[in-house]
Amino acid sequence: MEELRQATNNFDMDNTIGHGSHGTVYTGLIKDMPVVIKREWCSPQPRFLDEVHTNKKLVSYIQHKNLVNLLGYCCDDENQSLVFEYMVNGSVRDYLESSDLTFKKRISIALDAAKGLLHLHNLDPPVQHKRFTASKVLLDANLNAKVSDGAMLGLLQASDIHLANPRGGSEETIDVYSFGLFLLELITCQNPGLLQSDYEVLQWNIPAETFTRPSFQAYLIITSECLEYPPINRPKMDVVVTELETIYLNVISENHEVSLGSELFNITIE
Ligand SMILES: Nc1ncnc2c1ncn2[C@@H]1O[C@H](COP(=O)(O)OP(=O)(O)OP(=O)(O)O)[C@@H](O)[C@H]1O
Repeated sequence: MEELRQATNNFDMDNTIGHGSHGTVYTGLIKDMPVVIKREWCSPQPRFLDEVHTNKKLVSYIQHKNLVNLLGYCCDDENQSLVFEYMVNGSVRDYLESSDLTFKKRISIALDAAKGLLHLHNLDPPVQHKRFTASKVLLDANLNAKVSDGAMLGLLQASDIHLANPRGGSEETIDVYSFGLFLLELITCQNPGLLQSDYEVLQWNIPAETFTRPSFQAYLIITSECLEYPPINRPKMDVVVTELETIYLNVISENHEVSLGSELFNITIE
């Protein structure tokens, strides 16, 4: 705990980078490495901490390049502090507010996030995220995306501490539905949770020159499949990953054609 106090200047407000429903998020340096410390993520859960402590293998099992990895934990009488890798560009939700991303970059973010969720679903036993949103997808310096809280939830579920299911429905399909909402937010830059009615018209918000109709249509199709009712009709995350990979490859080849076209055009003008 002393190390965390030093890293955050005794949990100084100046070191705060965010607030979640479970507590405050601080940044700090531990052994010269930038980290994020979530304090009071939930009240201390001895079974969870036992699990982390006794089952180091489980911790590495849950790690993945598209999950924000848990680096450490600390618990005192009143608080629980969890240490994570620092994702310098923050959450996709915040990032979308301030930046124009190309369609290709958005697909690559979607693909990274889908792979993070798929890793959780492929664990044995499978782990459901259940609270997946654009604020749970974080971006590193190169805009690679990682799903946050996944490793945490994996450990909680492994230690048999079950979280409430906020949306109802069958567990396997809740993450897929949430992922569909995330895909919608990625192109509209609007938080679907804040829409006033089911019929509110959404407008996408992508630089027009960065996408073509077929790829965009394919994106809308996989989005609507993720949001299907009844839930049993939704695709599994491995299908979503494959679809997004195909769209990504198509976007790369479309970009190539566009640049080839503009080169030919330049030659004609000369
Ligand atoms: N590892 C991290 N690296 C960088 N920023 C982070 C990291 N973890 C969290 N944050 C920032 O802190 C904010 C709060 O995160 P947190 O996960 O506690 O809450 P939330 O996802 O916003 O909401 P809730 O957990 O209440 O549903 C995030 O939106 C993000 O901006």
